[in-house]
Amino acid sequence: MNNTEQVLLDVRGLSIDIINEAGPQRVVHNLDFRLERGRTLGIVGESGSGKSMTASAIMGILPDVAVADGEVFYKGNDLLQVTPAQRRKLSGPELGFIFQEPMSALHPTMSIGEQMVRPMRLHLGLSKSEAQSRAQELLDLVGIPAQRGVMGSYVHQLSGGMRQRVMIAMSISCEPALLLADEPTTALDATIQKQILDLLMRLRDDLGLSLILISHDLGLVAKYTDDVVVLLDGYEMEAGTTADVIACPRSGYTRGLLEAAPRLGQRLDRLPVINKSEFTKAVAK
Ligand SMILES: Nc1ncnc2c1ncn2[C@@H]1O[C@H](COP(=O)(O)OP(=O)(O)OP(=O)(O)O)[C@@H](O)[C@H]1O
Repeated sequence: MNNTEQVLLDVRGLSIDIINEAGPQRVVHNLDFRLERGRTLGIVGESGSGKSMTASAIMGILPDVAVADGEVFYKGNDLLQVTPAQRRKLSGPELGFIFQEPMSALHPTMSIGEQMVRPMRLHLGLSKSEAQSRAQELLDLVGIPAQRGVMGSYVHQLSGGMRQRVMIAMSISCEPALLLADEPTTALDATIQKQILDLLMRLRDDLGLSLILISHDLGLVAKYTDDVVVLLDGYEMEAGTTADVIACPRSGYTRGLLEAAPRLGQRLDRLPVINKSEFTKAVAK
């Protein structure tokens, strides 16, 4: 496989503006990064650095007030240019998404089984009974055996960890090539967080997924990703293999973060204040 075939997602010059009464306000500035097949890319940054906006642009779910510019090539197609119909065909079978808060992504009045069966019937053409047994297989895969009766449950009846496992099972149900997880474990306690991330890594290896992991937790990104993009106020501070960036950060901002976070696992939004404006000025183009 040559290098071009190896690249699954190629983001070039991605900028995002929020349009408000005062005019457009740029919140993401000219990002360039790539995700290679079978690898995990971390997008790390403090709160408000543009991680979710970047994820939303890739997944085609930007809020109405936001406008994206640039190119986001996925298997040769620019995701910023696809029609809504093309996007619907991609969402599920090609692109899976795990949200920070499963409550907002899961339907409140549909059973978990019904919600899981629907996309598999639509995208994979499975019969109802085939989709039902596949749904239970997927729940088994994420550590929810049939005896728990989750297929017949509703989201409000499940714990936070169980909801996130259900989201993961749903996100992989149509066998996407790329899975984007936006702060998938932020709302969970440390033990469950580790279980969920270990599960994601196992699925990545077993199913041959490529993964984007968005987090404000530098320690988590250091531990679970192959490559990393560091964002600050919508600017790309640096990008490279995670091992290189952690061992030898080129950006003073990343160095500051690492020095300020001697214990990996510390959340970036709780770190001491670093003088950020000097770094964003340096990269502003
Ligand atoms: N719906 C919206 N309307 C207007 N501005 C928004 C909206 N969503 C995000 N923003 C702004 O865009 C910028 C980037 O936000 P974004 O949510 O992408 O950051 P983030 O790094 O994901 O932070 P967090 O971890 O807190 O979600 C911020 O300045 C934020 O205030």
